[in-house]
Amino acid sequence: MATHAGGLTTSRAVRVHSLARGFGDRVVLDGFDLEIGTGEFVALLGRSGSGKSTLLRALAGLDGDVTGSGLVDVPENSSVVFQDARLLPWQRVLDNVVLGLRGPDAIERGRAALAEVGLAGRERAWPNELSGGEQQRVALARALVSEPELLLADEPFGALDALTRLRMHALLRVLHARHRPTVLLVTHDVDEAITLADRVLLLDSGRIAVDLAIDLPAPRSYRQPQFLAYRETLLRALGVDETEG
Ligand SMILES: Nc1ncnc2c1ncn2[C@@H]1O[C@H](COP(=O)(O)OP(=O)(O)OP(=O)(O)O)[C@@H](O)[C@H]1O
Repeated sequence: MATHAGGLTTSRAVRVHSLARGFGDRVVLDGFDLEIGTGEFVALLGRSGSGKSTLLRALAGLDGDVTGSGLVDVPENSSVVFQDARLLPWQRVLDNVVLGLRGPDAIERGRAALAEVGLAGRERAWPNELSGGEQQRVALARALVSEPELLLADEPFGALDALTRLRMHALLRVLHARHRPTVLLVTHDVDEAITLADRVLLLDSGRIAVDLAIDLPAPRSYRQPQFLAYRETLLRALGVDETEG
């Protein structure tokens, strides 16, 4: 049960304690701890190979054959979205969304979820009749139709063009404000992290090297001086020098 103290949510949606993950001799995570509050929107940055996807898969219970130990406590009702929409090509859009949903109102809920992501009227389309961005909207509708307590997203906008990505940012912010799922978003994009998240984590050498609360009024924009300050902090921690040509 969520408890509130002075306006702060003190309940935890995610608790990871002393997590270890590796592939053969390669240790990716060791003694890793993380807590995420209920309803919090967390972005996870890190260099390529730093272990972001490994962590996300551990939370999603999709570890496969990695070796590991430790405590992973997440809500049972969790959804995952990936960089590719992973729709079933032989199922129409609405059927993709309601797949796995039970109850007499499944179709109705599927239609509502599609309307929320801006795809009302496309229920009977086949996935290959949709653009990449539209397919990713379907993936979001499928993830959110079960009203998950936790949404895990691994580079969900990584394959989209810049304009579509901005539209998806706006959509995800609206959906988060409306449904308040806890979100862990893995991204390479520092601006995406600052635009969307309440809190940005930077994973480096198997530990959280930066844990940055983002306190910016909406609409967030790189025109805000504080936005640029956050960007500089994160880029520096990632070892990127913006003055290099
Ligand atoms: N199936 C696998 N077998 C062996 N090593 C793996 C496997 N999957 C990942 N690794 C290694 O584990 C480390 C972490 O990988 P992971 O995919 O979690 O990183 P990442 O931060 O998500 O990277 P990227 O940003 O490039 O997606 C990397 O060194 C990678 O080479």
